[in-house]
Amino acid sequence: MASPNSETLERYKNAITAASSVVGAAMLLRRFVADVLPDTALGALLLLPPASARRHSVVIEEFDGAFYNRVFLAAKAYVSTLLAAAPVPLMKATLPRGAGAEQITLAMRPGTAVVDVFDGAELTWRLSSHGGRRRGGGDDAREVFKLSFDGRHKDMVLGAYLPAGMARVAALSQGHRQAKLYSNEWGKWRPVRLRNASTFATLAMDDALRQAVVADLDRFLGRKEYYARTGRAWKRGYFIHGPPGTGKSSLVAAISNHLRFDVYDLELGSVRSNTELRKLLIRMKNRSILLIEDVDCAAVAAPRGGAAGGGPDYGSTSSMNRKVTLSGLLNMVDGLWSSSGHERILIFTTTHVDQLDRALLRPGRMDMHVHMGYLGFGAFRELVATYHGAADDAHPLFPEIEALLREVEVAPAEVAEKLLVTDDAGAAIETVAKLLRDRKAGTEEDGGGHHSSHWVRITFSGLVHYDPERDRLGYQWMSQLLALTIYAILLMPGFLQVGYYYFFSSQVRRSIVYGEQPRNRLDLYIPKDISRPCPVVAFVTGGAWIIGYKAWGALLGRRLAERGIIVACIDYRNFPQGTIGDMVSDASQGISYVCNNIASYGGDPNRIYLMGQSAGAHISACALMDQAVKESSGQSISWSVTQIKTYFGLSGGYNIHRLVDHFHERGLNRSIFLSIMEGEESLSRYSPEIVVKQSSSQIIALLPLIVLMHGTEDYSIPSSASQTFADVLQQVGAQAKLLLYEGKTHTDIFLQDPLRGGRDPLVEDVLSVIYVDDEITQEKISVTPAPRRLVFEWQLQLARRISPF
Ligand SMILES: Nc1ncnc2c1ncn2[C@@H]1O[C@H](COP(=O)(O)OP(=O)(O)OP(=O)(O)O)[C@@H](O)[C@H]1O
Repeated sequence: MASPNSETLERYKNAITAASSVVGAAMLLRRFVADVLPDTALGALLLLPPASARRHSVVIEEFDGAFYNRVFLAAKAYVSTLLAAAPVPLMKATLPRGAGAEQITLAMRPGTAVVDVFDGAELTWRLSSHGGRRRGGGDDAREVFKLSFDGRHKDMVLGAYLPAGMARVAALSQGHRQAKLYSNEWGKWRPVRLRNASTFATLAMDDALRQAVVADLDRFLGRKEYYARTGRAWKRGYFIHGPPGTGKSSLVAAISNHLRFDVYDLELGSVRSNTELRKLLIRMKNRSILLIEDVDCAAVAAPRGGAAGGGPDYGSTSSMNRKVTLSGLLNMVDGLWSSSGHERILIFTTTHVDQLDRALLRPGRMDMHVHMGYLGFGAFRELVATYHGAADDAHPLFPEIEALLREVEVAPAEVAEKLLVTDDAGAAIETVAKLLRDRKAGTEEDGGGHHSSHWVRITFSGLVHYDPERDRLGYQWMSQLLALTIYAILLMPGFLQVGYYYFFSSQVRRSIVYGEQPRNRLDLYIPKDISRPCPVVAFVTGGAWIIGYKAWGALLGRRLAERGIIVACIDYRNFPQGTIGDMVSDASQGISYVCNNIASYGGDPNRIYLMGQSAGAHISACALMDQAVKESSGQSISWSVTQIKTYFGLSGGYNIHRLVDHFHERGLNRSIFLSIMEGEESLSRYSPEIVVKQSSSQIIALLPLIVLMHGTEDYSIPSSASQTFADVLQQVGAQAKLLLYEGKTHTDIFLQDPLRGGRDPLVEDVLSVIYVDDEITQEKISVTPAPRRLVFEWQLQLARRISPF
């Protein structure tokens, strides 16, 4: 007999078996129905509404695992665009951090819904919230969007509605986003307010070139897969070159505005070390542009043993002898960007392709080279259209302008300036035609003074322009002015004695007129004994091209006159009265006066030496090279380079390209310095080092012995400037000698040493050159009592420390 327990078990088994049979049968039936009967027939059989007519939903959760669900974010952004016009009773308003009030966005509250209509279909977005505040603090609330719609529209929703919504959100976010401009300051990226609104539509350039650049940019953006597959850094390099004012910076802005990429404008001169550079590069966001303008002038300090090569480093003292080339920078960029970051663009711009490290121009280094040239007629028409609306094809001046543009070189910036002058298109076009005619005839409004006034204008407009460094430079100027005042007070006893000599000594002949310009004057320091014709030094004083004055040569004039040498201190126009061209022309005229008239003052016209200090060394070297070029080409000249026995350059700079950043760092604003030098395009012309490199052997053969003298602790113009110039001179076969004064600063060799009295190394070296063949005079000088001290040692020491030079 079965026990009650076994009965129960039996009943349980039977139930399970029956249930399994029912389930199995149901499954079989389902399978059969599904296989044999179509969906609609089944629905009809069961009296259900057709599947397509039922409500379907897509659930979009806020998080996908630990990460934000990008579809949710897009949905949220999309829904917010529906809210303003929707009858939703409760909404919340949000403002993205740092955005302006115009960017207030509306958002749904959980538990509310909004209806959208697309292609005649109604779609409901409902927001709900799950989870909430956790006990131990924190919040795990998660929001969910449910998009529901009639099942008949399923294909349309998935195939058209959702993609269109996503695209709209992407377009909106791009549209809202203002590309930012950053510049580096003290090792950090700082946003800059100044923005260039240029776009490819407003940029006048060759149409084929414009299309090529845009296509290249778009291809770059769409090649994520390609870069990932090939393992290359997702970056692209553009090298933009062309004369000033042709739109290089505007092209960068157009690229940035096209891609909506931020621009990081890297000022290499302000980068203090390789580590700082690396940090700056790492801190750039994705989808951004690294811009290095004027790469021909760029130099940056790097740690000892860092990337090698490159031009001399004119950075701070602590960075002496530390260099990184642009190729080094490129290597760093390659290394960092291939391991982190993507969608990065690197842009170099320059006006001087010839000044560049060849390695940079090697194919493959920069992906695309873009030349921005002078204005052509097509681009001119575009400019007219930009500034005055669609251009009238039949404007009567167009044929003439088209012909003129084929003959004269004019930068788009110049024409843009003219077009802006008036709202009257006809009058503006007439102004442009006049500019072109004048240029062709060589009779532009400001004639010879064109450069000066043009650059002065730019300088003053540059001064009122927003400049993120202005505060720092302003502070630097103030502190340097204070230092200069204290420096002058400390050395005042010496200056007063020299001043007394200058004004009251019968050995000084002041302000002899040598030309027609206002500052065409020179002072003569004449030795007591002129019974025999004396050697002559034509001296051009320093003063940063701004504060040069002939009297600054009084101490040197006195010292040399005491040793039998006539010194002629040549004054010249300073900035802004004149620019470098005027200064060089004045100096040359002064030298000419000396060469042609010095015999009447007791000088020996066969023993003329040229000397310049600091800016004066630069100006006189330019005058010398200019004259040599003229002389070798057979032009008529008023003095001959061969009349100069030796050129002495004291603490000078001879490659201006390398000094722009250095001076800017030391407080001589770049725009002012460029104005003094008549703009970037003139830097090579006024860099004797470059002129020498480009000179023929006939020109070099004309040059006298060149003696370059420099203190090794000169921070105003580092001694490497003389060193490099000496090297270049020697390489081209000129006679050059470099004399370095260990531990001496910019003013030590010229001011403090002579004020100290006793032996003066610089004067001794000059004398040894001038009297090299004159043993009797050398003998005489050796027994002449050394000059007496003019200032106490403590004052000199203190002045040296405080010196702003
Ligand atoms: N190709 C151009 N199309 C339209 N405007 C231009 C063009 N080139 C210059 N401009 C106008 O001239 C101004 C100065 O041009 P931009 O600074 O871009 O020239 P640049 O070549 O970078 O000059 P620089 O070498 O002196 O820095 C621009 O703000 C713009 O108004």
